[in-house]
Parts: sequence; C-alpha cells; structure tokens
Amino acid sequence: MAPTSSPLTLIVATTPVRVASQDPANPEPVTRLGIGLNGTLPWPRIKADMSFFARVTSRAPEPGTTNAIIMGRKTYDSVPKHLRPLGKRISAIITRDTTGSVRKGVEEDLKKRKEKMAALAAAKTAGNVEQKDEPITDAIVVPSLDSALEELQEISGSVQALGKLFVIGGEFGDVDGVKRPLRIVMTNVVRKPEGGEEVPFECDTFWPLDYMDERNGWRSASPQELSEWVGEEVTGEWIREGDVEVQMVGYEKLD
Ligand SMILES: C[C@H]1COc2c1c(Oc1cccc(C#N)c1)cc1nc(N)nc(N)c21
Repeated sequence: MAPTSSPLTLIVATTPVRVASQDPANPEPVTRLGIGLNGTLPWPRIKADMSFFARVTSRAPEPGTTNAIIMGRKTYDSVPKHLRPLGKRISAIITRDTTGSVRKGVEEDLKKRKEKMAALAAAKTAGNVEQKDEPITDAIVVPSLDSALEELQEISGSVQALGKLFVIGGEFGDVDGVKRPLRIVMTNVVRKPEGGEEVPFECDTFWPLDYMDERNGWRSASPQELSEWVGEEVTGEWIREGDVEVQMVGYEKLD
C-alpha cells in the first residue's frame, strides 16, 4: 500500500507557445507551456510519447500492486471511448457532477472494457487464469483530488495494493494543497520540420506557470533520477518522430 508520504507524480506533455502579455507593465509576449486544444492534445498522435505515457503509468512498483491515474472528467472524456478507462490502471475521475450521469457513464465504460480485456486474455491463452499479481483495471468517480487520494488509499488492499500515484490531466492546479513530495514527468514537444523553422502548435489550455519555478522549491531531476522514477532509461535526448521532436525531463518539489 502506497504510504501517504509517497510522491504524487504529475505526468504531462507540453509545447512552448508565445502568447500576448497579460501584464500592461510588460507588453512583451511571453512563452507559456501549452497542454491542450479543444479538449484534447494539441498535436496528432505522437507514438513516442503515447507509448512512454502508457508504460510509465502502467508499470507497477511490485507484483500485486496497481498504479492510479487521477484526472478531471474532461481528460477522461478525451480518451477514445474504446480505450477508457485505460487498462492496467485504476482511474480516479474527478467531477462535481452530482446527477450521477458521469458515474453511470464510467461504470458502463468499465464494464465494456473489462469484457473486452477478458475476451482478449482468453483468446491469448485458453483457460487463462487471471494472474492475481497483474495490475487490474478499475475506475472510481470522486468530487475532488483530496477525495481521490483518500478513496484510493481505501481501495488499496481490498482488490490490489496501490502502486504509484499519477495526475494525468485536468486538475494539475489542485495539487498545491497536497502534502506529499511532488514530481513532474514532462514530455517537451516541439514541431520542427527537418532543417526548417519551429512551427508552434495552437493551444488553448496551459501548464500552471509557477510549476517548476526554483523560487517555489522545484528542482530539475537528472536523467538518472528520472530513469529511476519511471523504471526505464530516459536519456533526456531529443527524439525525432516525423516533424516533431520530443524530450522527456523531470522535476521534483520536496515538501
Ligand atoms: C490519456 C491522455 C491524457 O493524459 C495524457 C494522455 C495522452 O494520450 C493518450 C490517449 C489515449 C491513450 C493513452 C494511453 N495510455 C494516452 C498522452 C499523454 N502523454 C503524457 N506525456 N502525459 C499525459 N498526461 C498524457
């Protein structure tokens, strides 16, 4: 069971965007980190990032544990219906919807997802006996980040022990009040055709400005530290995929 002192990791992909200054005293445009456009990612599928995200958020710290991914309802809805809730992780979806329609939708998605995964597993190995130590797929609907953390601790031990905790979208700003060490695993995304100029992505949703700022107690992690956090080698080198380059970096804020 993950102790309450275990870190909360924010995992995100961002891209630099020049936006008009909001400060009349300083009219110069500022660079912000874009994370979304029209309720989804600002770029077409980037395989290197998607597979990194899937591996890192699914990789449980030890057999018999399952990681949790905490997100806002809009982030949950941004995942293609046939893929949600994301497999081999416990999704905690934050919504203030009290009508129960979000909860009902998630329960229906989970039922279909489990049926599909069971059918795939059965097709793979006849008489498949579900490996009790394998990560499970589950989903809970909660009203806040704090209630997500509380409810996830309660789940831990009933069906599976809780592994790592990730915030994957929507409620990044809410972690300020969380009394845990905070980590950021960030994929930097830049669109830069070979030998050409950078072509910024259009974004309408941005990463909180004061995160990663040294003045707020954040520090950059080395590639070695980041590799230990995620359980695979991360070099911090830029990786080219078509017109896009990606680089995985880490930051940490000790409470
Ligand atoms: C799930 C959405 C929202 O958050 C994220 C998503 C994402 O896209 C998908 C879409 C469908 C399935 C999967 C999977 N598995 C990923 C990629 C992400 N990449 C980074 N680096 N960080 C995040 N927070 C990400």
